[in-house]
Amino acid sequence: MSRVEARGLGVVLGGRAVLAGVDLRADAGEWLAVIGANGAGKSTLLRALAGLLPHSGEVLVDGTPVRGLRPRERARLLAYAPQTPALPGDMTVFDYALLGRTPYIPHLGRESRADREVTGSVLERLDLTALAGRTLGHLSGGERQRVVLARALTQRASVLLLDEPTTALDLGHQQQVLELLDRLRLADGLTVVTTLHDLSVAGQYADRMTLVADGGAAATGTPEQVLTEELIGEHFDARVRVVAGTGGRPQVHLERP
Ligand SMILES: Nc1ncnc2c1ncn2[C@@H]1O[C@H](COP(=O)(O)OP(=O)(O)OP(=O)(O)O)[C@@H](O)[C@H]1O
Repeated sequence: MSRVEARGLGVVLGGRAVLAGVDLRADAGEWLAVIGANGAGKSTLLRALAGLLPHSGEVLVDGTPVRGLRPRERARLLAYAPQTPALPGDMTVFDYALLGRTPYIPHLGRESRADREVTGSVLERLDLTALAGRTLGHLSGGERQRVVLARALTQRASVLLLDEPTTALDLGHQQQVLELLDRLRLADGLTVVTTLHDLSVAGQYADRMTLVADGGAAATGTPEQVLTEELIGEHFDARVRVVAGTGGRPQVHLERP
């Protein structure tokens, strides 16, 4: 169980401050959805949290700055799945997912039977067992996306940072992946931070949401507090109607102007 926090996070890309002074927190076992318009800086925020981008400010896990940790130690705490990773086309699904075990394999050592078992069970949970021997170059977009998620899950980190984990998935697989994440969160206490474009889906699964706009966290709170017609209208430049859905969670519908 781990809490992840950003304090005063700033990122400069191409000479421009994409993020400045961002504060953000996901408590242990919580699901935080990062939302915002195209180009707002959601992916940048996740990559900075994962330690993949130079940044100012601090990222802390359970109060400890991750800056001082070695990459292997950091990888055991934080697993990151990018939106559109470059994948080695000739590597098999199993071997790619097994890469998530790297932080546990001794230097110059080989993976253990336990590492292969973890990998096998993650593939099974993501409906990928039948594809284990296939090479990545021969997969559909949705299959590739589930393989990237599999690699993040085999890492067995306590914090999952997932950039748009469901964009390429059909409805059934979207639900399967989101439900699996929710079960892992509840059963194993994983902390989930994910960007999600579908605001209604984000509102159904997230405990809390952070709306990124103008380089900062423009709003943070429960889905009911963040998914309002006013905030969405202002920050997405969209006209929407928000209604209470299952369990009172907000459903966002586009309205024709
Ligand atoms: N390497 C880079 N150099 C310069 N600018 C960059 C670089 N990478 C991203 N940007 C810019 O930073 C801003 C934030 O990009 P980011 O990918 O984080 O947005 P996002 O909120 O994830 O967008 P989307 O919803 O479209 O995926 C954008 O304006 C983008 O053009």
